[in-house]
Amino acid sequence: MIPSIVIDSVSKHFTLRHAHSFKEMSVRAFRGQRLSDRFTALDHVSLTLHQGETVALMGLNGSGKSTLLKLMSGVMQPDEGSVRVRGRIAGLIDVGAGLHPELTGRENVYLNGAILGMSRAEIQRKFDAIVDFSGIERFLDDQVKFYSSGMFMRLAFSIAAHTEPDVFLIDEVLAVGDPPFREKCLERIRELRGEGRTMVIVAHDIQMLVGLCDRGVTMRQGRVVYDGPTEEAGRLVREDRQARRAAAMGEIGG
Ligand SMILES: Nc1ncnc2c1ncn2[C@@H]1O[C@H](COP(=O)(O)OP(=O)(O)OP(=O)(O)O)[C@@H](O)[C@H]1O
Repeated sequence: MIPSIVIDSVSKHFTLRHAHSFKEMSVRAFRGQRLSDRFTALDHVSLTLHQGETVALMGLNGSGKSTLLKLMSGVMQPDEGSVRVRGRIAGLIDVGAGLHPELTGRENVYLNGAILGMSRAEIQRKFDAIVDFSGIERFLDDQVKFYSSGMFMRLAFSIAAHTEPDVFLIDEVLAVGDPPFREKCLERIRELRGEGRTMVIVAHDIQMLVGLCDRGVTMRQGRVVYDGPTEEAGRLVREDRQARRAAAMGEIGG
C-alpha cells in the first residue's frame, strides 16, 4: 500500500483569551485570574492514510476533526510533529472559503479553480461540466454574495470535485445541501473513490459514513482512540454521544 498522508505525532495548541479589552484585563489581573489558557486541540496524533482509501474521521464536537483536516490541507501548521501529503490535495473544508463574494459565479469558477491548482486551459475544458454539476447555470453571472447557502455550496463542491485531486478532504459539507444535491455529491464521491483517490470525510451522519467509507477513525479530546472498521468507529461515537447526553441530563437534574 502506498502512503498518501502521513501524520506523525502531531500536536496543535490554541490560546484561549479570557480578556478582550484593557478593562477586562485589569479586572482579571486584579482578581489574580489568568488572562489566557492554552488549549490542546490535537495531542500527539499519528495516522497513515493510504492511496485509494476512503476514511471517515469521527468524534464529538470539539474532538479535533476539523483541526486535523486543516493540518492535512496545509492551511494550518502543527506545533509539533509533521504532516506529509503525496500528490495534489483539494478540500472542501471551509465551504466557499475560496469563493469571492463580489465576483460572479463564472468568475469564481476561474478564480477558485486556479486556487485549487487547475490551469486556465483545464478550467476551460471542465467549465461546462462544473456548471452542469452545480445546477446553478441560471445564476452564473450573478455575484456570489446573492447566492443562497445551498447554491454557494453547490458551486464550491462542484469546482473542488472537478479538480481531480489525489487527496480529497471533505468537512461536513454534505450536511448543507438539499437532498437531491447531497445524493449527487455522494455519487461523485463514490466515483472519485472508484478512481483510486484518497478521501477523508468528516461528518456527523454515521450511517452515511458507514455506507461510504472503508475505514473509520474516532477521535476523543484531540486523540485518536480507534482506527478500524467504520461501523465500530461509529458505534464508539454513538456511545460518546449517549454519555454526553447523560452527563447533560445529570447537570439539569433530569
Ligand atoms: N482557531 C482556533 N482558536 C482557538 N480554539 C480553536 C481554534 N480552532 C479550533 N479550536 C478549538 O479546538 C478544539 C477542536 O476543534 P475542531 O474544530 O477541530 O473540532 P471538531 O471535532 O472538528 O468539532 P466540530 O464537530 O464541532 O466541527 C475545539 O475545542 C475548538 O474550540
